[in-house]
Amino acid sequence: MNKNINALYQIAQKETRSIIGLMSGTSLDGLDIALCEISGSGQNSAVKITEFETIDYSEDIKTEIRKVFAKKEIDFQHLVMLNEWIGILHAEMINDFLKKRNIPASQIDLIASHGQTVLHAPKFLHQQEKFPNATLQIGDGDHIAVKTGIITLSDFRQKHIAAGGEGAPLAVYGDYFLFGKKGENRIMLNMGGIANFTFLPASLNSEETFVTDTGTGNTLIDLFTKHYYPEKSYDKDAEIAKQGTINQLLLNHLKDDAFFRQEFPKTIGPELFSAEYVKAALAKSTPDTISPPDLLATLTRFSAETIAEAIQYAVSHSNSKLEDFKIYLSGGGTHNPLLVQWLKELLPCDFHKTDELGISGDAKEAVLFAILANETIAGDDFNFGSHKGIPSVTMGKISLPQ
Ligand SMILES: Nc1ncnc2c1ncn2[C@@H]1O[C@H](COP(=O)(O)OP(=O)(O)OP(=O)(O)O)[C@@H](O)[C@H]1O
Ligand SMILES: CC(=O)N[C@H]1[C@@H]2OC[C@@H](O2)[C@@H](O)[C@@H]1O[C@H](C)C(=O)O
Repeated sequence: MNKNINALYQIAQKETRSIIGLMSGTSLDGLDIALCEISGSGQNSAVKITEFETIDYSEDIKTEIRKVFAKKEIDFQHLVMLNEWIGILHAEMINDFLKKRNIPASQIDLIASHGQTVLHAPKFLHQQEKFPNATLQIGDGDHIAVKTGIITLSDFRQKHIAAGGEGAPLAVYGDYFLFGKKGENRIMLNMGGIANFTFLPASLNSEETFVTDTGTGNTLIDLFTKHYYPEKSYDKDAEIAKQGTINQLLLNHLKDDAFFRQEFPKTIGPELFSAEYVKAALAKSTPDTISPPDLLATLTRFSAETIAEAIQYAVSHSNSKLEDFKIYLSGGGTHNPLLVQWLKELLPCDFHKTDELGISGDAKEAVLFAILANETIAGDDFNFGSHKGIPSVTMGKISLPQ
């Protein structure tokens, strides 16, 4: 037997697996690295995060990714080179992460790498009948496996599409396994560049469970903060938005898009929620100019209202009312006090953070990929029924170090 296959066979039978989960999201802020000890699988999974770090992307990395990020037309050679380069950089970041902590690579069973999303084009966005839902994450897993010497699973989203999904959101698998609680209606709301939530009904009926993106989370806030204040990469603690006033007319135009009228589940990215999207809404408004603080207040409100309305809609189709739901927040948007304050005003739910459930909100998405890898290597069959958007498949391609 090939020794790597034998190693995988042994890993699958261990009681506890050490898995490094990696996530670099649409905010392009850096690589989240979560070292997890995972025992069991499926609904019997238990996770302990033993180490976590976000390694910031340098300006050079951000600039190179932005050349292709969410763009329709790009330099193709640049994308091909980037695919290799990001894989190498992520591998080096893991090696540094382990070295800093004196953890030998031999102690790690698996790496689960999301890669860097460069384009997400569900059918709703590309509107080309003969083409399927499409998404692309770069940073090839082979580089990570060879450079770290650790078996690596990567490129999780393609199988999801192959089995009928849009390639996202994958959060539902981790949320259902780790946070589903019988007798408690829970909404796991992640506010990253894009916001999404998993609806976990008290029945824990997998047919009623679903996950959807709601639209922009921090993407537009970040974009226009950088535009008007080049020295800042985001509106820290909503300091700028707090000084502004919501422009109701602009807000109405921002909310007037077919995406918000689409049924759940749906996914989206910065391909739609771009500078052009905001400029088009502004052009329809009078006056068609706005001060930066007013724009940031309006964009923050746009995120808050579209998240709240998606949750109100989901709950209105259940047997329960908003007051019966606990909302668990995660993702960078949790640190935006204005966004959270408005959500609390709009939704009479009971607000918490995933940290209270033992998983830090900043690490949650990296942990998700560790959970998905754990399922692929050691999980039993699981069944989300026939529910659209949650295919019952394992995900991730396996790269062997030798
Ligand atoms: N103190 C803060 N005040 C306001 N916003 C903050 C603060 N801290 C983080 N953020 C926001 O969180 C963002 C990073 O969020 P996160 O790391 O969850 O995004 P991501 O993982 O890249 O996104 P996605 O989940 O869409 O892939 C920052 O770009 C910023 O907008
Ligand atoms: C294509 C892609 O990278 N989508 C991300 C993005 O960031 C948030 C939201 O949009 C979500 O749908 C997804 O990531 C998380 C980890 C998910 O799949 O659940």
